[in-house]
Amino acid sequence: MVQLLKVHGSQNKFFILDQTELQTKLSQPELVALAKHITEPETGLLNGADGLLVIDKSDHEGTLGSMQVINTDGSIASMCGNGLRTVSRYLSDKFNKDAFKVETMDSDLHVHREADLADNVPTFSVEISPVTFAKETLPFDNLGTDTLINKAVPAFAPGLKFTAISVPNPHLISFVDDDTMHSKTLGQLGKMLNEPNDYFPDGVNVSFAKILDHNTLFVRTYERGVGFTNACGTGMSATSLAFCLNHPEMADFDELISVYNPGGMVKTRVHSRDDTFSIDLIGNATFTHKIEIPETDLHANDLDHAEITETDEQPAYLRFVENLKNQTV
Ligand SMILES: N[C@H](CCC[C@H](N)C(=O)O)C(=O)O
Repeated sequence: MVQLLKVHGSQNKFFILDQTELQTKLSQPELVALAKHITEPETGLLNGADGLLVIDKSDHEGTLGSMQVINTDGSIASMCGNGLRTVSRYLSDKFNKDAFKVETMDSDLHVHREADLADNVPTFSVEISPVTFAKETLPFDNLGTDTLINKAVPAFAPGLKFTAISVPNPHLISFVDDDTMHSKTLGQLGKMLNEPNDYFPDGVNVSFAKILDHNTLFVRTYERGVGFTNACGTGMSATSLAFCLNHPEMADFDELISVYNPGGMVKTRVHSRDDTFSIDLIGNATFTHKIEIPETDLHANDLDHAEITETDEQPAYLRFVENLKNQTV
């Protein structure tokens, strides 16, 4: 039997599979097939999820493992901020270390355990980097510019200004008012830019942000390869950087920024050294279910014999969210 986990970061939900626990690792096609199946709301497990996080060993200096991110549509992403917090907790528990690095597609990222955000809400801080604005890194094209920073793009949405940042997965961000936040614009734009289009050939995660107060945001994201999620860690991190750059009177580098989202709240801290940026993403790493499956079934992408055990962490997380509402009222 192999144990998988169902986890979430700010209710951005994932399954975690640790390849080092298998007699025979799943091949890449088996991983992609499993990711597309297990995350399906109807035919998957536990009403599905937003992706599959695959842990494997890493021989890089200072790392305890590697993370691969597979979206619900089977596409591979270079990073996942909410997911990295849950992978970090898994590795921290497994190897009994509280500060280490995790190998990701682009780079090895520093992670460490933080004090719990609330009772029984385990909390981690993860490094989000590298950060670039160059169009080649997203990539984007046909926008008449090499970097898109706080610029109008009528073709996307009249009257809105956009910022494009890769961290290193691609993000398109706009600061909007309440009406726009709750309109169909985000879904329409997210859908348009993740189907074949003239601007983002590899697609893009699209976030709308509302400034609530000094160093305080609400962010909603339409994710590439997934659609709307409760939160997008790299999206909230990239948006925090855009907040500091585009609205310096409302946001401070090197200070904690509270980022509320439909799934709860995380904190970010944006660093600017010389002309390079990085972001600390701090938030919950909740394990909601343990799942036991025969290894042969995993290779066969057969979930029918999964044995599921729920943990006691989701009620604790929901109490944390409830208290947020009381605080921000
Ligand atoms: N959909 C993203 C990957 C997951 C990122 C998100 N879940 C996060 O927490 O950063 C992409 O294709 O770039």
